[in-house]
Amino acid sequence: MSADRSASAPLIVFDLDGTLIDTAHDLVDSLNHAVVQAGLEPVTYDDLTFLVGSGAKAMIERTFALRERALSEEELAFQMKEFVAHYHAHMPGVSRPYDGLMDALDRLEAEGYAFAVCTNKMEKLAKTLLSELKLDHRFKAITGGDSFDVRKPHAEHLLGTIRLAGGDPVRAVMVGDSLNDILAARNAKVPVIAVPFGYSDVPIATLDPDVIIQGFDELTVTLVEGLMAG
Ligand SMILES: O=C(O)COP(=O)(O)O
Ligand SMILES: [Mg+2]
Repeated sequence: MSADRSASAPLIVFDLDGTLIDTAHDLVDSLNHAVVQAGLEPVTYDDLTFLVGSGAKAMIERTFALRERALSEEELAFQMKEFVAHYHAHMPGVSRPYDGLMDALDRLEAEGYAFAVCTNKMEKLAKTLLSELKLDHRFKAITGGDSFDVRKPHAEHLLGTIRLAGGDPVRAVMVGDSLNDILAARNAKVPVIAVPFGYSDVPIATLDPDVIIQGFDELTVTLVEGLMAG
């Protein structure tokens, strides 16, 4: 590891859905549990890349828009309650960490790295899922779309997560799978690594991340050190 230039450990901040954990099947399941109660046709995995990324409320709103159905405030409140209760009750479902993640965390931790999660999922859902998967203790901070007044793509969601984790933005990188992650990092002036296996509705290269890794075996100290500003 290179010489310490700051008191804080270097920090890698991960997005959750589509980056750390493959949650697609369970998200689709719980979303459909809710929306079929309003008579909507169930969504499929292929729809998910359009629906996910800005939290549960946006996912429900986008599903109704996709089906060209109006959504009242009252129905939205009901849909949220049904989705969240179903999703929470069935955790971890079939959601699992992507290949190579555990090895990468072990390797980087041994080199003095710390980790955090910055997701637009509700904080409670993110924490429960990571705890069910016995991963929560690996992260110095886990923040969700409702943890601050703003959420990704706003810089403050990422910067607030870095602060909570005891990190320093000049010794931090973001790892994500979609537009909101790349924009949040850009807005916070933090380098960003993208993964192509998540839920972006456009090819990740078109979003111009600093680096694309094909898998977590490519998330190395050399790569991260080369990207960090400080
Ligand atoms: O749940 C969502 O809509 C997005 O979650 P993510 O920020 O972890 O990708
Ligand atoms: Mg994501």
